Amino acid sequence: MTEIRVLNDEAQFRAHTSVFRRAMHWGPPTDEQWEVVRPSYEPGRALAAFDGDEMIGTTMSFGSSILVPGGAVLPHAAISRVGVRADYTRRGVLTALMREQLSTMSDPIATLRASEGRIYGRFGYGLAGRWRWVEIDAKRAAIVGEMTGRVRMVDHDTADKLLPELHDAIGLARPGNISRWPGWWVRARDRKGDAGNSVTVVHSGPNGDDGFLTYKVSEEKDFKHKMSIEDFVWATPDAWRDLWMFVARLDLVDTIEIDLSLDDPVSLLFDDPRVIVTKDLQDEIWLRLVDVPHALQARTYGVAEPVVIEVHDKLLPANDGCYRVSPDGVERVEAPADLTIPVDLLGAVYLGDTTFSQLAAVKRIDGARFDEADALFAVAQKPFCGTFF
Ligand SMILES: CC(=O)SCCNC(=O)CCNC(=O)[C@H](O)C(C)(C)COP(=O)(O)OP(=O)(O)OC[C@H]1O[C@@H](n2cnc3c(N)ncnc32)[C@H](O)[C@@H]1OP(=O)(O)O
Repeated sequence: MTEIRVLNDEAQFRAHTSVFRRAMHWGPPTDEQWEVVRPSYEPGRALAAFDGDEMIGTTMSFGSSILVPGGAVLPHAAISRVGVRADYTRRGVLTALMREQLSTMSDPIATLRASEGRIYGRFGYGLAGRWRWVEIDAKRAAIVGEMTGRVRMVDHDTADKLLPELHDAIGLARPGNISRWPGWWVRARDRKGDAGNSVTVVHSGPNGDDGFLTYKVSEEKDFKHKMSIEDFVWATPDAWRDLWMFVARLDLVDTIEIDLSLDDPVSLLFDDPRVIVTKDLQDEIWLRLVDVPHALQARTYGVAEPVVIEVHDKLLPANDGCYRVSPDGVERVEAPADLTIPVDLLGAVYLGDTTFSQLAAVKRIDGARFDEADALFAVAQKPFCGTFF
C-alpha cells in the first residue's frame, strides 16, 4: 500500500533526489551534484511515496512568489522533482502524491514545468504561459543608435553576490514572473561552472545597476560561434536596449539563441526584422489555482459586464462554486452561472495566455458570454516566467 510522508532529514532528501533522477533516466547524484541540489530542499516541502520502507515516488516544491495580472505578488509553490519508480508507475502513486501535496499546500498558486503535456491537467494544472525559442543572425543584427548607459563584465564571484540582490531589487515585472529562492542561485552557479565559459554582464543606468544577462558562447565549427543567452533581466527599457546592443555587437558570434515571451519586441530593435527567426514555441508555465477565491480576488480585471463563472475542482472541492467576476473584483455567489470551467482551464486563462473564446471554440468549456469573460481577463502583456526550475 502506498503511504505518503513528508521528508525532513538530509539522507531522505538525497534518496528523494535519487528516485526522481532515476525516473528521469539519470543516475543517482554524485557527491558533487548533491552539494548543488542539497540547498534547494526546504523543511516540509518534499514529499515521498513509500511501499513499506522503500521510496517509490517523489514531489517537492520551492517557496517563491508570483506576479499576477494587475501587479499583485502572491505566495507561490514552484513544483519540481516529480517522479515515480518505473516498476511502480500507473498504479496511482503520482495521484496520491499530488492529492497530498495540493490538499496540504498553503500557497494559493502552484506552477511547474512539465516533462510531458498529458500528465498534469488531471491534477488541475493548466497551460498558462508559453515561450518562443528564437535564433538571431548576429552578423546581420544591426541596432541603430548609441547606448545610454554602461555595460560591464563581472567575474563569477561578483556575479554570485550581485545577481540575487539585483534580481530582488529589480523585482517582478510581468504576469508569470517568479521570485528566485537561494537554492535556485546555487544551481545557476553550478551551470556556469560546468561550462566554465559562462559570462555575466551588468548594466548600469542613471540610478545604478539596473539589468544583467548571462550567456555562453560555443564554437560550432571553425570560428563559427553560437551565443546562448541564459538569463536576461532588466528594470528599464534603456537597460533592455543597451544589453541587446552589447549582444548584437559582440565579435566572433554568428548566431544568438534565447527564449523569449511571445510578445517580446526585440525584432523591432533590428533594422531588418528578418534577422530573428522563431525556431520553436513551447509550453513554459503550467499553473494550478490552489485557492481559487484568493487567486481570483488577487488579480485585476478589464472593463466588461460582470460574468458568473462556475468552477469545478475534483481534487480540491473547496474551490467548487460560482464566482461573479467584474471590473471591481470577484465575489462568491449563489447565482446561475454564465459559463462553466474546470480548474485546470481556469489556470490556463488566469494569466491571460488562453481565452475563454478559444476554449469554447474547441468545446472544452460550456456556457455563454465568452467575449465578456475574455474582456475581463484580458492582459496587456503575455505571461512569461523566464526562470527555469
Ligand atoms: C514537474 C516535474 O518534475 S516534471 C517531471 C515528471 N516526471 C517524469 O516525467 C518522470 C517519468 N515519469 C514518471 O515518473 C511517471 O510516469 C509519472 C510521475 C509521470 C506518473 O506517475 P504514475 O504513478 O504512473 O501516475 P498515476 O498512476 O498516478 O497516473 C494517474 C493518471 O495519469 C496518467 N498518466 C500518468 N503519467 C502519464 C504520462 N506520462 N502520460 C500520459 N498519462 C499519464 C495515468 O495513465 C493515469 O490515468 P488514469 O487515472 O486515467 O488511469
